[in-house]
Amino acid sequence: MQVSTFPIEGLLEFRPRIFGDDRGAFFESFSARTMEGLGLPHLDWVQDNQSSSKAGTVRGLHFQCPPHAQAKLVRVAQGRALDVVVDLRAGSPTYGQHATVELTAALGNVFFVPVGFAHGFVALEDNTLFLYKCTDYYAPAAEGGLLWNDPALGINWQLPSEALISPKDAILPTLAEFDSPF
Ligand SMILES: Cc1cn([C@H]2C[C@H](O)[C@@H](COP(=O)(O)OP(=O)(O)O[C@H]3O[C@@H](C)C(=O)[C@@H](O)[C@H]3O)O2)c(=O)[nH]c1=O
Repeated sequence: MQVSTFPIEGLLEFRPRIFGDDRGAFFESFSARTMEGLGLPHLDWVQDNQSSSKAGTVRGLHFQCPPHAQAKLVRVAQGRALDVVVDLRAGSPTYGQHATVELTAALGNVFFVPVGFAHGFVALEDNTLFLYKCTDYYAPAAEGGLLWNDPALGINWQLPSEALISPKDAILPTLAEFDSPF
């Protein structure tokens, strides 16, 4: 297991050790013991989600407001995605800054996103299967978001084709229009 940190505090990327043999391959995609061994608190992962996306699909940038805020542990089981997070923690020295990680099925890498970030991704291939764990249940009334292509965020989405985005995501507020709930 390789662990990488980021200039934005609290983000972690895990690269598992993959055991290949004649049958195929095996890796641990989640271990509370490993995460807690790195100093993270014990977290209650209560919901697992899965989405499949065509190449160019952008989902995000999403969060749930307190008291339903969610930490997320995200990965890709088929295909590739560029994962994007924006720091929305009030008072954070990196407020408004973003980080990206390419998640691939081949690497099996996992990205830990704490509470206080907006989260999104773009599918870089057709049939990208995106899996993630969350620390709170879906609470539609608590949903919030940020406009994915707000120029103030300066995100290079590395779009493989024209962006495919939901009507809901196309009208999210920009950072300037936004008051952080965190
Ligand atoms: C997120 C979610 C959606 N749904 C339903 C609501 C809706 O009818 C349908 C599709 O929802 P959405 O369009 O919000 O799905 P999507 O755009 O994939 O939303 C997700 O995006 C990524 C980037 C995240 O970080 C997630 O937290 C989540 O917000 O699924 C649930 O039942 N449970 C859930 O937890």
